Amino acid sequence: MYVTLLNRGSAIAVVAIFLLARFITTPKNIPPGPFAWPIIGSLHLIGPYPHRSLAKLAEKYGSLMSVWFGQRLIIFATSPETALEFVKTQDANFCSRPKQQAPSVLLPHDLTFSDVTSHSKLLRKIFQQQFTTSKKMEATQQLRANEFAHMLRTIPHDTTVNVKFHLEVLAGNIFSQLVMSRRLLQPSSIEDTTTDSTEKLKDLMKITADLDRIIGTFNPGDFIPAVKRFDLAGIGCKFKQFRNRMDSFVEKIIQERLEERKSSRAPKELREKDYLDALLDEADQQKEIDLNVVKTMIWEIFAAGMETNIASSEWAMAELVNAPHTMKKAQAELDAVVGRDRMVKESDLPNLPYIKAIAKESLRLHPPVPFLAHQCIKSCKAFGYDIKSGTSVFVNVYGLGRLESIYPDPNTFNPDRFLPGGSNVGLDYQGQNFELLPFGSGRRICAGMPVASLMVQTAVATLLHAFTWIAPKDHELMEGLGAASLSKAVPLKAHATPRLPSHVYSL
Ligand code: HEM
Repeated sequence: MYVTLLNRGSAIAVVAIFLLARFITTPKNIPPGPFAWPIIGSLHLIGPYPHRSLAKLAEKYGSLMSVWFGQRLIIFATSPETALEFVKTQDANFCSRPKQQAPSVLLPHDLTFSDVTSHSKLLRKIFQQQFTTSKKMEATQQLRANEFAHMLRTIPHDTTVNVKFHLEVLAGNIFSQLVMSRRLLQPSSIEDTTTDSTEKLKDLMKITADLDRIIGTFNPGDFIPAVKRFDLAGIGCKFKQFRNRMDSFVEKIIQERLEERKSSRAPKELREKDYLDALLDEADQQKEIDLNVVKTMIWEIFAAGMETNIASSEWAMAELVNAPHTMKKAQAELDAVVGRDRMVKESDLPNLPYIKAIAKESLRLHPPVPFLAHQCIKSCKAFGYDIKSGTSVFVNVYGLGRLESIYPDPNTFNPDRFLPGGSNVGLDYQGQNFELLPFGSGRRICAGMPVASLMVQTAVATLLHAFTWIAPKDHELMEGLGAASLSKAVPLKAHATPRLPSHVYSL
């Protein structure tokens, strides 16, 4: 009994010391937030869906809230005003990224997780020149059109279709061509799982999905320094093994390209200059980029671009199969603008406001990146509070999209809210309206937004124009757990009934 009492006494003393130490070291003038326990902080309040738990906590503590994740203080912004402060007004001081173990091992010196430096500015410049300038978007338009046509050719008719699979093939083939001029899946090999290209696509998809999962998995070492120091779960080692797997996939491709570049045939004569060429040109010229950076940057495109893109189109389709009336409205618009004798083209998009409204509404309800993760560079004041350098500031994009004060009936899928006569007419997702930030805003705005926006709208328009989709009875809209991108827990499967003449499907 004495021993038990002694143990209890020691435990109380330890907690008291921790609380005292926390009281002394905690910055005083910070936004309100839940009580923080020693070591774990308020982690026990964060459920399996952190974006939801934190949106709920913000209802109690306010749109500027301090939450201790273990020993790391994170300030959450969950209103247009607070978001604006960090990603526009004080953007220059909050454009750094919180440090995390997984990306620092898996994607070292990349664009997404690095601070803004001359290195990251150079990477962003190369990225934009290869992906998003209007010249490049025009030059790659046919490539994307071919892949949309391929998607239509390969979706089976009058049967239940795994919609996510077709969106994956679409994104995989488009990005693999933009990055390395390789189409990883040949049209004939769609059902043939033995061909080399199919295996490669599967590998690429698997590594990309695993990368998204690893980066999105809660890692205690990111929040409790002692756990990281001792690496008890061997996480650091697992990350290194995974990086080796990523390396061996791209090294062969880079090697072949280096040999091609050494040979007498100039790449230009063989094909358009792609992202890999652009990175290697840069690596040839100066020391800032070496082959390790080239490898990282290739994976970064897949990590940042694939899952987000696939998830966005899949969520839109998943909401639409639950809303047949909305699907019919979209199809009526498509019939009026495109007709029924050809497939949708990217150039139709400016004339398809209802499709754009569907994309906005889907990204409002299901932002694939639910938080904008930023970090303070220099101690400053915001809304009268003291924010120390190194403090993480997260904008809860998911929470913003569900604010009843901005979006009446916020949990209902209603694209009409963005159209004339609707409650949110005029709001767009390009970083100027702080009510709707699926791509972020300011210096760290999604570098791929123009291509992503175009691809999501064209994918949804193409699928709706070509088929009427009916959901199975057990269809639900649950979010998956433990991944960086917010995807559906169960891939969308729906019955596809063709609605166009047969020749359109064989173009
Ligand atoms: C619908 C699809 C997509 C969504 C919703 C999305 C969303 C985002 C968001 C929210 C950020 C962080 C912004 C911030 O911190 O303020 C981001 C960053 C980024 N995205 Fe996207 N993204 C999408 C597709 C893509 C695609 C297709 C690519 C590449 C081809 C891409 C490349 C990047 C890069 C490189 C960054 C890092 C930019 C930086 O930190 O400076 N994204 N994206």
